[in-house]
Amino acid sequence: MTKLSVNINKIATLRNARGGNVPDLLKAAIDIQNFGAQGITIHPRPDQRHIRYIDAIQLRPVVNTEFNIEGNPIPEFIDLVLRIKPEQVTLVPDAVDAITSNAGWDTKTHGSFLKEVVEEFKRNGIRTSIFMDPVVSLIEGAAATGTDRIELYTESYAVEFEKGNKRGVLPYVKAAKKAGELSLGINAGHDLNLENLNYFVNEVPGVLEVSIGHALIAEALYFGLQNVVSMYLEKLK
Ligand SMILES: CC(=O)[C@@H](O)[C@H](O)COP(=O)(O)O
Ligand SMILES: NCC(=O)COP(=O)(O)O
Repeated sequence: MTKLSVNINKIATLRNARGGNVPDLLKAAIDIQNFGAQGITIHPRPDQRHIRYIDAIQLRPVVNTEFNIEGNPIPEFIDLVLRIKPEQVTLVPDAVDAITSNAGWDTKTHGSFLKEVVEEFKRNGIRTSIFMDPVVSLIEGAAATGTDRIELYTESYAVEFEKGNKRGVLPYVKAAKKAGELSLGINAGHDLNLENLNYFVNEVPGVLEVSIGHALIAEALYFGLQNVVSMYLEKLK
Protein backbone atom coordinates (compact mmCIF):
# COMPACT_ATOMS: atom_id res chain seq x y z
CA MET A 1 0.00 0.00 0.00
CA THR A 2 1.17 3.54 -0.76
CA LYS A 3 1.93 5.61 2.33
CA LEU A 4 0.56 9.10 2.85
CA SER A 5 2.98 11.77 4.05
CA VAL A 6 1.22 15.04 4.77
CA ASN A 7 3.15 18.19 3.85
CA ILE A 8 2.44 20.75 6.57
CA ASN A 9 4.03 23.79 4.88
CA LYS A 10 0.66 25.46 4.43
CA ILE A 11 -0.17 25.19 8.13
CA ALA A 12 3.00 27.16 8.81
CA THR A 13 2.02 29.68 6.11
CA LEU A 14 -1.26 30.33 7.91
CA ARG A 15 0.46 30.63 11.29
CA ASN A 16 3.05 33.05 9.93
CA ALA A 17 0.33 35.33 8.57
CA ARG A 18 -0.28 36.63 12.12
CA GLY A 19 3.07 36.09 13.79
CA GLY A 20 1.70 34.06 16.73
CA ASN A 21 1.29 30.31 17.14
CA VAL A 22 -2.15 29.79 15.59
CA PRO A 23 -2.57 27.23 14.17
CA ASP A 24 -0.10 25.26 16.26
CA LEU A 25 2.17 23.43 13.82
CA LEU A 26 3.38 20.82 16.31
CA LYS A 27 -0.16 19.97 17.41
CA ALA A 28 -1.22 19.70 13.77
CA ALA A 29 1.61 17.24 13.09
CA ILE A 30 0.65 15.15 16.12
CA ASP A 31 -3.03 15.17 15.12
CA ILE A 32 -2.34 14.32 11.47
CA GLN A 33 -0.37 11.27 12.59
CA ASN A 34 -3.11 10.28 15.02
CA PHE A 35 -5.60 10.56 12.15
CA GLY A 36 -3.62 7.87 10.33
CA ALA A 37 -1.08 9.60 8.07
CA GLN A 38 2.09 7.56 7.84
CA GLY A 39 4.43 10.50 7.49
CA ILE A 40 5.01 14.22 7.87
CA THR A 41 6.76 16.21 5.14
CA ILE A 42 8.19 19.70 5.44
CA HIS A 43 9.97 21.80 2.86
CA PRO A 44 11.87 24.60 4.59
CA ARG A 45 12.86 27.26 2.10
CA PRO A 46 15.81 29.63 2.56
CA ASP A 47 13.48 32.61 3.17
CA GLN A 48 11.65 30.54 5.86
CA ARG A 49 8.34 31.91 4.60
CA HIS A 50 6.49 28.87 5.88
CA ILE A 51 8.45 26.18 7.67
CA ARG A 52 11.25 27.76 9.70
CA TYR A 53 14.43 25.92 10.53
CA ILE A 54 13.42 26.03 14.21
CA ASP A 55 10.12 24.30 13.28
CA ALA A 56 12.07 21.48 11.71
CA ILE A 57 14.07 21.02 14.91
CA GLN A 58 11.00 21.17 17.15
CA LEU A 59 9.09 18.73 14.97
CA ARG A 60 11.72 15.98 15.30
CA PRO A 61 10.57 14.67 18.72
CA VAL A 62 6.87 14.81 17.81
CA VAL A 63 7.11 13.05 14.45
CA ASN A 64 6.92 9.37 15.31
CA THR A 65 5.97 8.22 11.82
CA GLU A 66 8.27 9.00 8.89
CA PHE A 67 9.79 12.46 8.87
CA ASN A 68 10.58 13.63 5.33
CA ILE A 69 12.49 16.89 4.88
CA GLU A 70 12.55 18.31 1.37
CA GLY A 71 14.73 21.06 0.00
CA ASN A 72 17.60 22.30 -2.07
CA PRO A 73 20.81 20.95 -0.53
CA ILE A 74 22.49 24.28 0.12
CA PRO A 75 24.96 24.13 3.05
CA GLU A 76 22.40 25.43 5.62
CA PHE A 77 19.91 22.77 4.54
CA ILE A 78 22.48 19.98 4.69
CA ASP A 79 23.52 21.05 8.20
CA LEU A 80 19.89 21.18 9.33
CA VAL A 81 19.08 17.72 7.99
CA LEU A 82 22.22 16.18 9.47
CA ARG A 83 21.33 17.70 12.83
CA ILE A 84 17.74 16.42 12.77
CA LYS A 85 18.35 13.05 11.13
CA PRO A 86 14.89 12.54 9.64
CA GLU A 87 13.99 9.16 8.20
CA GLN A 88 14.14 10.62 4.69
CA VAL A 89 15.54 13.64 2.90
CA THR A 90 14.22 14.64 -0.54
CA LEU A 91 16.53 16.75 -2.67
CA VAL A 92 14.69 19.40 -4.70
CA PRO A 93 16.46 21.83 -7.08
CA ASP A 94 14.29 24.84 -6.32
CA ALA A 95 15.51 28.37 -6.79
CA VAL A 96 15.57 30.69 -3.76
CA ASP A 97 12.72 32.79 -5.15
CA ALA A 98 10.57 29.94 -6.52
CA ILE A 99 6.91 30.21 -5.48
CA THR A 100 6.87 26.43 -5.27
CA SER A 101 8.92 23.58 -6.69
CA ASN A 102 8.84 23.81 -10.45
CA ALA A 103 11.33 21.28 -11.84
CA GLY A 104 13.08 18.04 -11.09
CA TRP A 105 16.85 17.50 -11.08
CA ASP A 106 18.90 17.22 -14.21
CA THR A 107 20.74 14.20 -12.83
CA LYS A 108 23.22 14.15 -15.72
CA THR A 109 24.49 17.72 -15.27
CA HIS A 110 24.39 17.60 -11.47
CA GLY A 111 25.24 13.89 -11.08
CA SER A 112 28.52 14.22 -9.21
CA PHE A 113 27.15 16.89 -6.83
CA LEU A 114 24.10 14.74 -6.09
CA LYS A 115 26.28 11.67 -5.55
CA GLU A 116 28.33 13.50 -2.91
CA VAL A 117 25.24 14.79 -1.12
CA VAL A 118 23.51 11.41 -1.25
CA GLU A 119 26.61 9.70 0.16
CA GLU A 120 26.80 12.19 3.05
CA PHE A 121 23.16 11.66 4.03
CA LYS A 122 23.32 7.89 3.65
CA ARG A 123 26.49 7.76 5.78
CA ASN A 124 24.36 9.39 8.48
CA GLY A 125 21.61 6.80 8.18
CA ILE A 126 19.15 9.06 6.32
CA ARG A 127 17.24 7.61 3.37
CA THR A 128 17.57 9.77 0.25
CA SER A 129 15.13 10.64 -2.50
CA ILE A 130 15.70 12.81 -5.58
CA PHE A 131 12.87 14.93 -6.99
CA MET A 132 12.58 14.08 -10.70
CA ASP A 133 10.64 14.65 -13.85
CA PRO A 134 9.47 11.36 -15.38
CA VAL A 135 12.31 11.09 -17.89
CA VAL A 136 13.91 7.69 -18.30
CA SER A 137 17.46 8.92 -19.07
CA LEU A 138 17.40 11.15 -15.97
CA ILE A 139 16.24 8.23 -13.86
CA GLU A 140 19.31 6.32 -14.99
CA GLY A 141 21.31 9.35 -13.82
CA ALA A 142 19.56 9.21 -10.44
CA ALA A 143 20.46 5.55 -10.01
CA ALA A 144 24.11 6.44 -10.65
CA THR A 145 24.08 8.79 -7.63
CA GLY A 146 23.32 5.86 -5.30
CA THR A 147 20.06 7.37 -4.07
CA ASP A 148 17.59 5.05 -2.37
CA ARG A 149 14.52 6.57 -3.98
CA ILE A 150 13.27 9.10 -6.46
CA GLU A 151 10.23 11.34 -6.06
CA LEU A 152 8.29 11.72 -9.30
CA TYR A 153 7.29 15.37 -9.79
CA THR A 154 3.59 15.04 -10.58
CA GLU A 155 2.62 18.55 -11.65
CA SER A 156 2.35 17.72 -15.37
CA TYR A 157 0.21 14.67 -14.56
CA ALA A 158 -2.09 16.85 -12.42
CA VAL A 159 -2.40 19.47 -15.15
CA GLU A 160 -3.29 16.90 -17.82
CA PHE A 161 -5.71 15.08 -15.51
CA GLU A 162 -7.50 18.34 -14.81
CA LYS A 163 -7.94 18.80 -18.58
CA GLY A 164 -9.43 15.30 -18.82
CA ASN A 165 -6.31 13.81 -20.42
CA LYS A 166 -5.55 10.61 -18.56
CA ARG A 167 -2.68 9.86 -20.93
CA GLY A 168 -0.66 12.34 -18.88
CA VAL A 169 0.11 9.40 -16.60
CA LEU A 170 1.97 7.45 -19.30
CA PRO A 171 5.44 9.02 -18.84
CA TYR A 172 5.12 8.22 -15.14
CA VAL A 173 4.32 4.58 -15.84
CA LYS A 174 7.39 4.34 -18.07
CA ALA A 175 9.58 6.15 -15.54
CA ALA A 176 8.37 3.97 -12.68
CA LYS A 177 9.11 0.80 -14.64
CA LYS A 178 12.65 2.01 -15.30
CA ALA A 179 13.08 2.99 -11.64
CA GLY A 180 11.89 -0.48 -10.62
CA GLU A 181 14.41 -2.13 -12.99
CA LEU A 182 17.15 -0.02 -11.40
CA SER A 183 15.97 -0.95 -7.86
CA LEU A 184 15.06 2.62 -6.99
CA GLY A 185 12.15 3.14 -4.61
CA ILE A 186 9.43 5.43 -5.93
CA ASN A 187 7.76 8.36 -4.17
CA ALA A 188 5.53 10.93 -5.86
CA GLY A 189 4.23 14.39 -5.17
CA HIS A 190 3.16 17.87 -6.19
CA ASP A 191 -0.39 18.91 -6.95
CA LEU A 192 -1.84 15.53 -6.11
CA ASN A 193 -5.39 15.82 -4.79
CA LEU A 194 -8.54 13.86 -3.98
CA GLU A 195 -9.51 13.77 -7.67
CA ASN A 196 -6.29 12.67 -9.31
CA LEU A 197 -4.60 10.54 -6.64
CA ASN A 198 -6.35 7.21 -7.01
CA TYR A 199 -5.83 6.99 -10.77
CA PHE A 200 -2.14 7.80 -10.36
CA VAL A 201 -1.37 5.14 -7.78
CA ASN A 202 -3.42 2.54 -9.63
CA GLU A 203 -1.63 3.17 -12.92
CA VAL A 204 1.93 3.80 -11.79
CA PRO A 205 3.56 0.65 -10.46
CA GLY A 206 5.30 0.55 -7.10
CA VAL A 207 4.59 3.98 -5.60
CA LEU A 208 5.76 3.63 -2.01
CA GLU A 209 4.75 7.07 -0.75
CA VAL A 210 2.98 10.24 -1.80
CA SER A 211 3.55 13.59 -0.12
CA ILE A 212 0.58 15.93 -0.34
CA GLY A 213 0.14 19.37 1.11
CA HIS A 214 -1.46 22.21 -0.80
CA ALA A 215 -4.67 20.48 -1.89
CA LEU A 216 -5.05 18.51 1.34
CA ILE A 217 -4.86 21.57 3.58
CA ALA A 218 -7.22 23.48 1.25
CA GLU A 219 -9.70 20.57 1.27
CA ALA A 220 -9.47 20.46 5.07
CA LEU A 221 -11.21 23.88 5.11
CA TYR A 222 -14.31 22.13 3.82
CA PHE A 223 -14.03 18.62 5.30
CA GLY A 224 -11.89 19.11 8.40
CA LEU A 225 -8.40 17.73 8.86
CA GLN A 226 -9.39 14.38 10.32
CA ASN A 227 -11.92 13.63 7.56
CA VAL A 228 -9.61 14.72 4.81
CA VAL A 229 -6.74 12.53 6.02
CA SER A 230 -9.15 9.56 6.07
CA MET A 231 -10.38 10.45 2.59
CA TYR A 232 -6.83 10.41 1.23
CA LEU A 233 -6.04 7.14 2.99
CA GLU A 234 -9.15 5.66 1.37
CA LYS A 235 -7.86 6.71 -2.09
CA LEU A 236 -4.61 4.86 -1.40
CA LYS A 237 -6.21 1.51 -0.47
C1 LIG B 1 8.75 19.12 -3.70
C2 LIG B 1 7.35 19.51 -3.78
O1 LIG B 1 6.71 19.35 -4.78
C3 LIG B 1 6.68 20.13 -2.62
O2 LIG B 1 7.45 20.09 -1.48
C4 LIG B 1 6.38 21.53 -2.86
O3 LIG B 1 7.56 22.13 -3.22
C5 LIG B 1 5.76 22.19 -1.66
O4 LIG B 1 6.40 23.37 -1.38
P1 LIG B 1 5.54 24.69 -1.11
O5 LIG B 1 4.58 24.36 -0.02
O6 LIG B 1 6.55 25.71 -0.74
O7 LIG B 1 4.82 24.98 -2.39
N1 LIG C 1 6.66 16.56 -2.38
C1 LIG C 1 5.39 17.12 -2.67
C2 LIG C 1 4.80 17.68 -1.46
O1 LIG C 1 5.34 17.58 -0.38
C3 LIG C 1 3.52 18.38 -1.51
O2 LIG C 1 3.29 19.06 -2.71
P1 LIG C 1 1.86 19.82 -2.82
O3 LIG C 1 0.80 18.79 -2.51
O4 LIG C 1 1.88 20.91 -1.79
O5 LIG C 1 1.82 20.28 -4.23
